[in-house]
Amino acid sequence: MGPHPAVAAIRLAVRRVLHDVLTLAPTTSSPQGAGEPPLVLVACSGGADSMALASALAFEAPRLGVRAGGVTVDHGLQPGSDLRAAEVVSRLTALDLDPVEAVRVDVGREGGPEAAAREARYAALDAVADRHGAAAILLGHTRDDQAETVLLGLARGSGIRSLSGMATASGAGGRYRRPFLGLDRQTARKACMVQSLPVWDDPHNADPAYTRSRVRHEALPVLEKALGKGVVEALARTAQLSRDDADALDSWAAAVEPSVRDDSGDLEVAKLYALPPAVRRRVLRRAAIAAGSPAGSLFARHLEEVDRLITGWRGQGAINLPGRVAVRRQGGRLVLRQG
Ligand SMILES: Nc1ncnc2c1ncn2[C@@H]1O[C@H](COP(=O)(O)OP(=O)(O)OP(=O)(O)O)[C@@H](O)[C@H]1O
Repeated sequence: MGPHPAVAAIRLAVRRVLHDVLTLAPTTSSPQGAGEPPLVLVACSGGADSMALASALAFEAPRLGVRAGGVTVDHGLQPGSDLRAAEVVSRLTALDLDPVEAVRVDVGREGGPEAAAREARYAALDAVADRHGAAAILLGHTRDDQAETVLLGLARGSGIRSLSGMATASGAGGRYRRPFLGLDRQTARKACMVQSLPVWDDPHNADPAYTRSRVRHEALPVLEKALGKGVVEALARTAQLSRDDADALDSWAAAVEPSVRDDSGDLEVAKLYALPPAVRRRVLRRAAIAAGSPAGSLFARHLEEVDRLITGWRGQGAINLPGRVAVRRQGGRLVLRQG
């Protein structure tokens, strides 16, 4: 008898990603373990999604000649979090993953509690991956997480890039992989249950103080009730379609940007005016970043205001963007300067 369908599904999802990793990096090229088979790490919170992921990695990796390890991040936000991290380490070790480690991080405050924890977590995961020369780090985000991300993006009102949710591969060189993005959370839970894997439910996931938790426990159930069960799948599909559209528009903008600049690098208003708004705003965004605006602080409302220098010109003064970048219209030119 084969494995339970849920177990078969999580293994298949991981196998696909491992094949991909092996194609890109058949052996380890970094100094740590050079020439050895690639190392793939699972980022594990101890929750059901990432425990299912760890079990599937532990099963598939040796069959494909891949080394498999695990890492858990202790955010230090709750009393006893160090004990829990140690428990996760022993659960990952019991799955025969090696190396396995817990990393303690200090979570700052910038951008709110969720963003600060995420920032600290990814920095720690990057450091562990670098230290071990890992080819990939697997994350347990599911289709349900993707649907939540799309809904959060929709509510921000900042365009299709934020509707495109999480990528299957992201980070430096695409090192972060999300094998479960096409699987529902229920499948991961079920896979843990039938394999008798102990899982830990993060109280933050149910804490209504967190926006994502409210989306998960309040907003999505209401949407499902009103629109039907398929809404999660539809939101996840929206992510993929939006990502493709956003990628296409980004490359369009990258291709036309040089042609709207004059000899001194300023932007020509007439040429910008002729572009479709979606492309024009992307060109403006690229120009702002090139002038020194940090990408993460540049929002849709900033670009709309700059856009009005082109489409709603009534002699406005300079527009100030994050990173002390000022944009002014001078004659038929937009001039961006940091100062
Ligand atoms: N403390 C942590 N240590 C290591 N990896 C983590 C940690 N927290 C989250 N991750 C990784 O990020 C993914 C998404 O985490 P998040 O908390 O957003 O989702 P989740 O649905 O609660 O996942 P899980 O059920 O695995 O906890 C996890 O599946 C895991 O791969």
